[in-house]
Amino acid sequence: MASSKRVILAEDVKLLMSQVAGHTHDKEKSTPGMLKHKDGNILKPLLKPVQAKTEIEFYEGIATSPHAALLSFVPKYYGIGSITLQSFRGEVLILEDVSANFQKPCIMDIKIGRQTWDPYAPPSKRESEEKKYMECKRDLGFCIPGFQVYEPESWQLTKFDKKYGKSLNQKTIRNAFSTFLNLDKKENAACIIEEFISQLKRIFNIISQQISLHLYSSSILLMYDCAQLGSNIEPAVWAHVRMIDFAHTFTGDSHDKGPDKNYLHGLENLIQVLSGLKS
Ligand SMILES: O=P(O)(O)O[C@@H]1[C@@H](OP(=O)(O)O)[C@H](OP(=O)(O)O)[C@H](O)[C@H](OP(=O)(O)O)[C@H]1OP(=O)(O)O
Ligand SMILES: Nc1ncnc2c1ncn2[C@@H]1O[C@H](COP(=O)(O)OP(=O)(O)O)[C@@H](O)[C@H]1O
Repeated sequence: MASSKRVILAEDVKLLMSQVAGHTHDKEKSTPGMLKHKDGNILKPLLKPVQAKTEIEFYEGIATSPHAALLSFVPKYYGIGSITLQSFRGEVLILEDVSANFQKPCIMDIKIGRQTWDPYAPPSKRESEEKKYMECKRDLGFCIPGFQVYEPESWQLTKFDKKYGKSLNQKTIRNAFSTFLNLDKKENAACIIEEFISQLKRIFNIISQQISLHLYSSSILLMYDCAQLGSNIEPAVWAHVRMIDFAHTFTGDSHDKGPDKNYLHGLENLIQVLSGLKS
């Protein structure tokens, strides 16, 4: 399974301050949220055995898989670590921090797909997932569990959590993107939209050519460096799209064959919503 296992020292890590969604530090369960190692990498705690196995297999297999073309959109993978952190003792995925080069990282987590439970999920999980982000998932095929944005003049940081994401619908989603992109604050903010759309289309094309890759509850991170808004450096350098969270991903023959319609539908709508912001 894992190609390497490194012992991670508790004193070398801290909580990832730029985490915008997903499992956070939970005192009652004694589980940490996403961590940042002093070497710059991200550590993702592996909290559930089946999901851990799925995500490890995805990262370990992608380079030699038929969807290796996605590699440039996926965080680099550096193996598995083991850590004892207060009362948590377990394993972590060691990943590239995909916003590491940004001075003022604006990051939005967008969960793709109308169906966010995997086909083997128990009915209780399916029911709880169906109730969350209902309007966005039903009408758009994606939802926004969280984002953070810097204000370009003051560089004040604001975080929007899943409560805000769950309040959004097809009409108000535009406000969320407008806030995230600082559209009413910086005239040239719209140039990032083109960059995001172009990268999303590349992901769309790769996934539409796949028949054995199916992603459930996986996210797209839209990211840009607020410190570069207004600069004349090309947006490709400071606006990136990345794919994360492969805990419910199917890559082999164990699942239906055919393109991942659930994921592609969400991506298509995301591209459409972003395109609508340009007008
Ligand atoms: O672990 P929890 O209780 O925070 O639940 C997670 C959800 O948080 P919420 O219920 O909205 O507070 C979380 O929901 P969000 O999308 O973050 O709102 C996910 O559904 C997560 O499922 P998975 O890891 O994608 O399978 C959920 O994880 P599990 O259902 O796998 O536990
Ligand atoms: N490789 C990464 N680089 C930077 N930030 C990341 C990376 N992976 C995850 N994150 C941050 O952590 C959050 C949760 O990640 P995710 O893998 O979805 O965890 P979970 O399985 O708990 O939902 C993301 O919304 C993002 O803010």
